[in-house]
Order: sequence, then structure tokens, then C-alpha cells
Amino acid sequence: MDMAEGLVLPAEVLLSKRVQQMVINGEEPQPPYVCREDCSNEDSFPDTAPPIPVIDLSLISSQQPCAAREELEKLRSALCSWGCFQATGHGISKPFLAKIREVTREFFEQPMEEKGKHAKGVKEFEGYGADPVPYEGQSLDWSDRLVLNVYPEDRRKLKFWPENPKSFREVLEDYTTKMRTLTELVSRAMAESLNLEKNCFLNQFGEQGTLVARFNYYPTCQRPDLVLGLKPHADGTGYTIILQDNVPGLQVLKDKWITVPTISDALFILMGDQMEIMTNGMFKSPVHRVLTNSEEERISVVVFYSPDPNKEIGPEEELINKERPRLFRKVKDYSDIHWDYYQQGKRALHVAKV
Ligand SMILES: O=C(O)CCC(=O)C(=O)O
Ligand SMILES: [Fe+2]
Repeated sequence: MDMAEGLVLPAEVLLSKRVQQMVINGEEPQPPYVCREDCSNEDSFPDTAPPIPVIDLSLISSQQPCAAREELEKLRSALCSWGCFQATGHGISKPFLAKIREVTREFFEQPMEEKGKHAKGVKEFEGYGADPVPYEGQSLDWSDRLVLNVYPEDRRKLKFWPENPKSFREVLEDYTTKMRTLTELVSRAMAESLNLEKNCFLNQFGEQGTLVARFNYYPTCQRPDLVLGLKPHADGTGYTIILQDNVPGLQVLKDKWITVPTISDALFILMGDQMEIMTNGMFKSPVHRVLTNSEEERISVVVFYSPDPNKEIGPEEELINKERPRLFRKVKDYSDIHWDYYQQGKRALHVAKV
């Protein structure tokens, strides 16, 4: 018998090697990357799936009160049922979106040696690599990532920020500024859609609300039916802003798995658990996952927007009443609690329930 057969290396050892490298070496996925049985049937979708709502943010900030009201109503309805939407009219130009996708692609296309300059340890969060070692029995994602704290600025660790491609840092700084503006716009719109004081969510996030950027690289896989680019999870954030490229793969669970269409100038905005808490359960934090495929690699640029970890957050008082009693208590540092459960393959939201 081949000695290597059935041999599963410890996650720690596997995680020190990049999935991209395994693909270049022509390696087939082995456990713990293999996390499901042949799912090729399940992964194909009927055309009858309900469409994910598209919201034109420019209408909300326009001077036409009727159009703005209508769009706010669409936003509220999208977040109460789906917990996510495709945002157009967000004010970030198409060429700029192309640029951030391009520097992301260029970063991952570099030799391992160059990317390795920004490598994280298998226990750390920030830097180039994969998630820290999960709990026993949990699978590993078929992807590589670069994670960077981008706001507040004093949380930045420049040793993890790529120097190549040359424009990477500058483009990311620009993107951070644009994301700050966008989170103000979206947080106000969400408050208005619920007839709340428009700064109420921004006040909960605080001036030091954090932005973390995660650049995801999903290589192709010879057996996409056996692995996941990213295992099913809900985000622990306030909310998350996702820039996809032109390769589909992201799916949200709404009765069944629904693929998020790739729209080149849209940003996909998804509620995290903390918005579900702040809205007393009105907005939903959806479970989502990423599939890989055998033909085309996929990249995404994800920005996690979370409340200042020093601040306590909780349901807006106006959303608590007789018909809708308080569902959640106040919480602090929810992101850390969430992460611990995530590593066990579980959701954390129940810990905030009253
Ligand atoms: O790659 C994507 O489209 C989504 C990634 C995601 O859900 C995450 O990073 O939490
Ligand atoms: Fe996510």
C-alpha cells in the first residue's frame, strides 16, 4: 500500500502551504479541504431563483423625494427579507473598481516568494495566508487571502501591506477613503428606511468603527464538488461590502443556495450579525458561502465594517415595542465571540439573545 494513502497532514502543516501552490503542483484536494460529498448536482441552479434586490443609492441621496422614498422602501424590504442587496449608484467609478480588482489580481499573480514577505503565522489574522487553524474536525477553505486592517489608521500594520504591485498601497488607501464615505451613506439610508434618526447606526459604530479589508483568491479546483472556497457562515460584522470580479461563486442561503450575480459596477452589501442586533432582528444576517470551479480562478475584495470594539452596541430603542419585544441584549466585542464560534463551524448570534 502506498504510504501516502489516507495520510492527512495536521491543519497547521497544510495551512503553511498556499492553496494556489497546491493547484500549481497539480495536487488534488485532500481532507480537511474535502468537506462534502460529490455535490455537482446540487451546485447547478434553476433559473427560477428569486432575484437579489438591486438598490440605486444615488436615488436615495437625490433631490427627488418620491424616488428617494421608494428606494428606501425597497432597501428596507431587501434587508428584512434577504439581509443583502446589490448597490449601484454608490459613487465609486467603474475605472476605480477595475483598478482595485487589477492590483488584487496582480498581487496574487506574483511568485510565492514575493507574497511570502507579507505572510501571517498560522495563528494570526492579519497578513497573507489562510484562516488561523480551526477547531478539530473543521474543514479548510479552498482559498488564499490577504487580510489588512485599514481603518482607523493606527490599526494599520504596514509590514503586511504589499509593496508590489507598486500602486497597491495607494489604491487601497483610496479605497478605504471611499469605503468610509460609502458606510456613512449606507448607514444613514438604513436608518431612514426604518424611520429612525439618520445617524443612529453611525453613532453605534462610533467614529472609530473599524474597516478590515480581505482580498480573497479562489484558485480553480479539479474537484469543485468536494471543496468550498469559503465554508457557510454569517459575518460577525456590522455589515460587509463585497466587490466581486466577473466569475460567480458567492451564494446566499434563502431557503436554498442562490448565486449572487456578478454585476461589474455593483457592490454587494451584506448584513452581519451586529446589524441584526442593532435592528432588533429586523434586518437579517444571511448565511453565505463560496463555490470554486474547475475553469476560472475568482477574486473578491471584501471590506468588513464593524462597530468600535470599545463600544457597547444593542437594539435601537425605537425598534423595541409590544409587537416586537427586545430580542437581543447589549454586546461588546462581538467580533471576537463570533470568531470563536466561526472556527467551530457554528453561528454566534444566540449568545446575544435575551
Ligand atoms: O468572496 C466573496 O465573494 C465573499 C467572501 C466572504 O463572504 C467573506 O470574506 O466573509
Ligand atoms: Fe462572509
